[in-house]
Amino acid sequence: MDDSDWPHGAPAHPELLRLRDSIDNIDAALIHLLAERFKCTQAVGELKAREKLPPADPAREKIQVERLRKLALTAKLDPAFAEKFLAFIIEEVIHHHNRIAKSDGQSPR
Ligand SMILES: O=C(O)C(=O)C[C@]1(C(=O)O)C=C[C@@H](O)C=C1
Repeated sequence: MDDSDWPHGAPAHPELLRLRDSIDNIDAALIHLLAERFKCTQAVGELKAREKLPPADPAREKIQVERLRKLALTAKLDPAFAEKFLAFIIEEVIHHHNRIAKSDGQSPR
């Protein structure tokens, strides 16, 4: 069986629909949480640009990784995944910090 067996999607199983409702709510929460996090890091980027501080702080990142790996273990989440997820977000934040530092240190909006 492959995707061509269900060109309009697989028939809806009630349990699958219920679980997908929760997945959609969780995905929405993640988006809102990420948006709030990026609002904070935007302000951090502006502060760092103003104060001529370096965009990345590897010592702070090390503390964050250790903390999140412990939290992941407690939550029965793969700590390697938690670390990769944090690294993915921080990479984007540093990209934003660099962009702010190259501008006048204010929000691009
Ligand atoms: O805390 C900082 O200094 C930040 O710039 C924020 C942040 C983060 O996204 O958590 C991003 C880059 C740094 O390397 C460390 C942490």
